[in-house]
Amino acid sequence: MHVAHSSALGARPASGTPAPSLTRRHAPAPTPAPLLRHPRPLGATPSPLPPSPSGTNPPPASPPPPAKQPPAVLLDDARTQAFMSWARGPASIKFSGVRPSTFGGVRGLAASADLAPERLLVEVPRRSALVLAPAARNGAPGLVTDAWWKGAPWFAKMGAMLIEQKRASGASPLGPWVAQLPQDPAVPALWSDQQVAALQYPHLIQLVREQQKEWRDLYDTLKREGVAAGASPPSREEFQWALAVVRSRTFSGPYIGSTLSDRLRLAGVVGALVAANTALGLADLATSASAALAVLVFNVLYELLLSQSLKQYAICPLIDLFNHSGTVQSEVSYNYFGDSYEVVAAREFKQGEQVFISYGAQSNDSLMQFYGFSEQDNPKDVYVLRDTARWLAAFPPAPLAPTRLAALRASSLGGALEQVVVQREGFPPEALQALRFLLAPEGEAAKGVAAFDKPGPPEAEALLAAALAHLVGAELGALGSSLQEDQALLAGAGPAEGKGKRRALSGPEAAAVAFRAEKKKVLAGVLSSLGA
Ligand SMILES: C[S@@+](CC[C@H](N)C(=O)[O-])C[C@H]1O[C@@H](n2cnc3c(N)ncnc32)[C@H](O)[C@@H]1O
Repeated sequence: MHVAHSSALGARPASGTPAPSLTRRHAPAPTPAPLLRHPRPLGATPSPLPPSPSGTNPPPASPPPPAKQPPAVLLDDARTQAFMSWARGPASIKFSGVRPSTFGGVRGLAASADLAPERLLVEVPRRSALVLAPAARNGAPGLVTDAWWKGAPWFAKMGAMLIEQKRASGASPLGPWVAQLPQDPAVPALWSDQQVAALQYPHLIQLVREQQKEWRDLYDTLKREGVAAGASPPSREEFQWALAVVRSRTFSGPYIGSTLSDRLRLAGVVGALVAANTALGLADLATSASAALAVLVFNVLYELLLSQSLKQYAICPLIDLFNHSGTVQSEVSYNYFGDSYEVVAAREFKQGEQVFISYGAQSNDSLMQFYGFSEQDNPKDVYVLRDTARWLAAFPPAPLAPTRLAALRASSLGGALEQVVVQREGFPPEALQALRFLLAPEGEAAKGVAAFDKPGPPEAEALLAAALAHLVGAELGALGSSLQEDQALLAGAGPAEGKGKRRALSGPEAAAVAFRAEKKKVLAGVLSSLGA
C-alpha cells in the first residue's frame, strides 16, 4: 500500500493505469497528512454532477450506512508468526493496537484494544519497505538488464524487484514479508476468459482484456530481451503474480529526494565550508553565512518543486495488510522526520473491529480491476456506458438519423457518447448536450451542438429523459442476468445444477457476481432518479 493508495495523476499513462499518490508529513501535526494513495484509473471518480433543472440529474443521495462486518479470527499460523517476529525485530516496524486476523476469510488487521482517533498504529522505516524512487537505478540487477529497466513501467520494475526478493528467499532482507504474501492475488487480470465474462460489464471487461494484453507483452519483452546475463527468466505465472501483488499493494505519492538526515548532513558540510572560508580569510562571516543560507534555501525549494512532479512508489510490510473501506479517512503517509511510512487511526475503533484504511476515493471499476473486490453501495461507483448512441438506433419516438450522428461526431462533442461516465445522480453535462442535439427536430439541430448546452423546452427535456431511460434500460437488459438473480446467486440460491445440487461459487465467480450486482444497482438508481 501507499502511504496512501495512489490516486490518479495526470494523463492516463501508457500502462493504462494511473499511479498512486503519496504525501509526506512536513512536521508533527495533529492529523497526519495523507501520504500515498493507491493508483487508480483516471475518470473513475468524477466529481459530483450538478443537479439539472430539467430533473435529469437529481440532487445526490446521502451515503448508505457502513455494512456490518464479520467477526475477527486471530491469525496465528507459522508464516504470520515469522512475519510478525521479523517486523518487530530486524525490520524495526513499530505497531500497536492492531494484529493480523481474518474477517469472513479475508485477511486484514483487527484492533487488539479500543483505539482512540489519532493513535499511531503502524510505522515502517523506509529501509523495510519496497520502494521505487523516480529515475532509480536498476533495482533488480540480478534479474533484468539495465535497458529493460529503463523502458519498463513502474509496476513492472517493482514486480522485478519483488521477484528478486522472492528468489533470494532467506537471504532477502524482506524474506519473511515476501513469504506471507498471497499465493493467488485474485485480480481479474489473472482470471480465465469465462471468469472475466462473468463481470458482464463491457467497460471493465475491455479494460481487463487490455491489461491482460499489456502484461503478456511486458512478459514477452522481458523474456526475449530483458533477462540479465546468467539469470533464469521468471515463468509467466511468477511474473503475473508479481504484477498483481504490486498493483494491489502499492502506494504512491510525491517524491522527497532528501531525508532529514541528508539535509542535516548538507547543512553540516555547508557550515564547515563557511567556517573554512572565514578562517582562511576568503570572505567575512556575514557574506559566507548569507551565501550558505541561500544554498540551503535553494536546496529545500528545489526539492519542494521537484516533489510536485516526481512520484515514489512504496509497498510497506504490515501496512499492506490493511483492507480498504471507502467510509474511513486513514491513509498512509510519509513521516519526513522519521523517514518512515505510517498509518494513524482516523477514527475510534473498538477491540476486535477491523481497522480499515482508504486506498483513495475509488469506483468499483478500479477496486475490482486492481484489487479484485467491490464495495456494496459504494457512493463513488459509476457505470461507464460505451458507445451509447447504439441504443438510440432503436429508440421508438425518435429513431436516430445517421446524418445527425455523423454531425455529432464531427462536432466538438464528437466523443461525448463513446464512454459516458454515469453516476447514480445522472449523466454528465456533455452527454446530455450531445443527446439533446441528436434528438432535436431538423430545424433546431441546424443551430449546431453548441446551442444545446442548456435544458430546452419541457417537451424536449421530456424526450431526453425518455431517451436516457431507454438507453439505461437497454443496457440493463443486455447484461445477461437481473439484479435479483445475482443476489440469489450470492445468497446461494442460484439455479440448481444436475440433480438439484448447487455448486458453490468460486472466489472469482463470487467477486464477479457481487461486482455486477453493484453495477445494476447504479443503473437502477439512475432509472429511479429519472422516474422510470
Ligand atoms: C493491500 S492488500 C490488503 C491485505 C490483503 N487482504 C491480504 O490478505 O494480504 C489489498 C487486497 O486486500 C483485499 N481487500 C482489500 N480491501 C478489501 C475489502 N474491503 N473487501 C474485500 N477484500 C479487500 C483485496 O484482495 C485486495 O487486493
